[in-house]
Amino acid sequence: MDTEADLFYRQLPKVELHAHLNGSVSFETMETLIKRKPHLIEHRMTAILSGQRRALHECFQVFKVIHQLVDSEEDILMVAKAVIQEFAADGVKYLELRSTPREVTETGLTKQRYIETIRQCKREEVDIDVRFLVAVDRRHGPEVAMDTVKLAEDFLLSSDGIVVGLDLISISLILQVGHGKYLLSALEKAKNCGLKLALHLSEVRAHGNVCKQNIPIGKSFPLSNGAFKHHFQYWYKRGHPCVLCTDDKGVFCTDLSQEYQLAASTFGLTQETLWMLSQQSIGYTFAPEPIKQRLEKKWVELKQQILQ
Ligand SMILES: CNc1ncnc2c1ncn2[C@@H]1O[C@H](COP(=O)(O)O)[C@@H](O)[C@H]1O
Ligand SMILES: [Zn+2]
Repeated sequence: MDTEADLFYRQLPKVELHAHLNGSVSFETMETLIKRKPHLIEHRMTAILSGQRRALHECFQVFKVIHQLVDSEEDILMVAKAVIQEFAADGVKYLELRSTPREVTETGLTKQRYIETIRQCKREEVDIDVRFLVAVDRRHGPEVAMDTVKLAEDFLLSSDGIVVGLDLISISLILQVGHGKYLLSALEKAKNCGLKLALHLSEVRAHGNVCKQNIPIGKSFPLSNGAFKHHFQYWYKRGHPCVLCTDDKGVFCTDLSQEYQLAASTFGLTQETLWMLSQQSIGYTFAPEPIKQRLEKKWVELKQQILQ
């Protein structure tokens, strides 16, 4: 059962700006998926999925397994609904989910249906606003990047504001070795059509443009990892806009409440400061202005009830 202190973190209204759909699949959902497709699972895989803390290199193995388990519209609908429900139960009031659209010939899944399925999965009775970022993986090359931008653009125009932007993954290598040119035309197109852009910086530290343009930094790797603790502290101490996020709550066995709790104990933050940290994140969302105002109002109302 939650102690009183735990309860505060769960009740604290939160904004999640960096969650990968497949990395957010919980252990419980994974068990359901495994029951549905037992033929896919070898002994080695169940060990990988055992729900314990993992090193970064192991996480990428886990993604491969999850991708095998989630390969149809039906699966995507199931995991997206569960992930949204879990974030809502954790006190997240606004969620930006991101995912790399995949096509799977055997199940008839197309990239378009992949995005459409996620777009549809929000249920009215859950108190959470969900937006979606279409992820582009640099490793898939320039043509896929351009096709994905086009797809995202179509959805930007037709999804009632649910698809808000583009997420660039595997970006750190580009910044380090300067191989980004071929992606520029895709990015230019995305920017021109009004898609918001999110980048994965990984361990790239103190990047000049991030500082100059005050681009918000999302802490998206669990704070229990020493390297990322250092990273968050670096930006936070400089007064740079910082947002606590989970990245992959399923794969890293965490949730956003736990990340706030860890931030509090690691950096000695008061409840008032944590409240400010979560409220400030509203300003860094890709949501339209009226939604931000609605969230601000909610934070003010809840503060009276939760923070004495
Ligand atoms: C330190 N964390 C990370 N670093 C780099 N890439 C990550 C990541 N966490 C997630 N992904 C990217 O997101 C995919 C899974 O979600 P989707 O299938 O898109 O929903 C992974 O395959 C990887 O490409
Ligand atoms: Zn990420």
